[in-house]
Amino acid sequence: MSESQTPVTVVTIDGPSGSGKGTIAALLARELGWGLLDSGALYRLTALAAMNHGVDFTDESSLEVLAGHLDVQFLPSETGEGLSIILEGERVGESLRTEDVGAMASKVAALPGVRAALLQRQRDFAELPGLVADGRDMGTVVFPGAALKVFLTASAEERAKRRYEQLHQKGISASFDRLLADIQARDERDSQRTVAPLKPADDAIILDSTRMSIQEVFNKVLEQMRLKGLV
Ligand SMILES: Nc1ncnc2c1ncn2[C@@H]1O[C@H](COP(=O)(O)OP(=O)(O)OP(=O)(O)O)[C@@H](O)[C@H]1O
Ligand SMILES: Nc1ccn([C@H]2C[C@H](O)[C@@H](COP(=O)(O)O)O2)c(=O)n1
Repeated sequence: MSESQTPVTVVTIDGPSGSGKGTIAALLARELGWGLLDSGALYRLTALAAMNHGVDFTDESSLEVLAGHLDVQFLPSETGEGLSIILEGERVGESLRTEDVGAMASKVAALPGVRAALLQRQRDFAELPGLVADGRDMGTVVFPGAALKVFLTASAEERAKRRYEQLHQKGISASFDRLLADIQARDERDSQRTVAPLKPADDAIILDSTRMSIQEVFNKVLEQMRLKGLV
């Protein structure tokens, strides 16, 4: 399946779990007034739908059908912050963002049939005036012709620390060691799978944010956009 030929400028931000992709993608989309694709949400929703329908995570053909017919809507939230996600008529809350759902998403995402079923749906997000897309294979598979590709990374320890603080701020207690082990397991599964593994595109710029603030990363990406004449 080929990438859409629409003249839409796409910026991709790929990287491992907790590297800050979602944060930077959302800030950038808001700054530019562009659309936003959180591709991980589609894999997470597929995993949730599989649980709701009692589909086994090894049953690739049923998961492929489920992913291909995912009944999901992304609507502006009532507060104006972020999006409300409606899966099969029910609003999906913070449960979508848990490490457990992330781990399940990582398992279904390793199945080629599921990835193929979600490919066009992701490409359909490319609409004028532009799109910021974050995930694992945005620059390598989904939008190989993207105008700017960023691979955002950070050490596993720093990413576990960020996740720990994120949960702490929400009043959720967690074990740092468990979070670190979960992140390492997810890195391993996402980068070792045979189809669309987590890796930088050949033409991606690599940003290690271990010692960078959110603002510094954001400025760096905008600077790259300026250098390419995209803003
Ligand atoms: N450069 C940074 N410095 C400090 N904290 C950061 C930085 N970037 C992101 N964070 C924080 O780290 C946490 C994880 O960020 P975020 O959810 O954007 O990561 P992600 O790569 O999208 O993760 P996932 O793939 O699991 O969804 C958030 O609390 C975010 O505020
Ligand atoms: N383009 C993508 C996006 C996500 N996945 C898989 C792998 C992740 O572990 C899982 C959850 O993603 P997150 O919400 O944490 O970004 O979904 C993928 O394979 N490809």
